[in-house]
Amino acid sequence: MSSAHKNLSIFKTENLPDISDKKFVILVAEWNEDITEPLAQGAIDTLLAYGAKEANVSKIYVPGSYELSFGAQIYAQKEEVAAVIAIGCVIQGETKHNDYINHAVAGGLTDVSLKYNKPVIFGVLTPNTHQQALDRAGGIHGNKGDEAAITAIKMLGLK
Ligand SMILES: Nc1c(NC[C@H](O)[C@H](O)[C@H](O)CO)[nH]c(=O)[nH]c1=O
Ligand SMILES: CC(=O)[C@@H](O)COP(=O)(O)O
Repeated sequence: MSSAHKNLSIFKTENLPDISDKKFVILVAEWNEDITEPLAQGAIDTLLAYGAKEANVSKIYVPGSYELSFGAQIYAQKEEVAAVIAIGCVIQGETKHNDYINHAVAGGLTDVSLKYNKPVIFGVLTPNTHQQALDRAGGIHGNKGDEAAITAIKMLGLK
């Protein structure tokens, strides 16, 4: 099912865990900041809406989405961090550069999550166009940041 048929900001919220004492790190790629900022804000707003304390939600910038994996490793290894949410937007250009970034980040974030046994959420948009990104950063298809945050909460409940 593509995002075109699923609003990223509509999800089931039954049986969510108490996250009032959980610390979250939101890693935000600076590239395409007109997209990543609303994604990050959506993630923060969702965490707060479901019980996280503002003082327990940290927003950390990295240069680009490729750096999200190393940024995740830095923070995921901290015992006090419950989950890391990686926010980015990699827009297809004229070359295959976006493919290399996307595959590297998806694999890198997964590796970090498994290595440190905690949720590291892939909140990275990989659109073909800027409009597709806008549509998924608070537009007609909702906000991928909302989805990433609720995913982090649900995965903490799984643990
Ligand atoms: N083109 C995009 C990039 N490119 C930069 C890379 O992420 C990385 O910072 C660089 O290759 C140096 O390691 N990053 C994005 O997040 N989005 C893009 O569209
Ligand atoms: C994903 C990117 O790095 C991209 O913006 C670069 O564009 P191009 O493939 O045209 O060099």
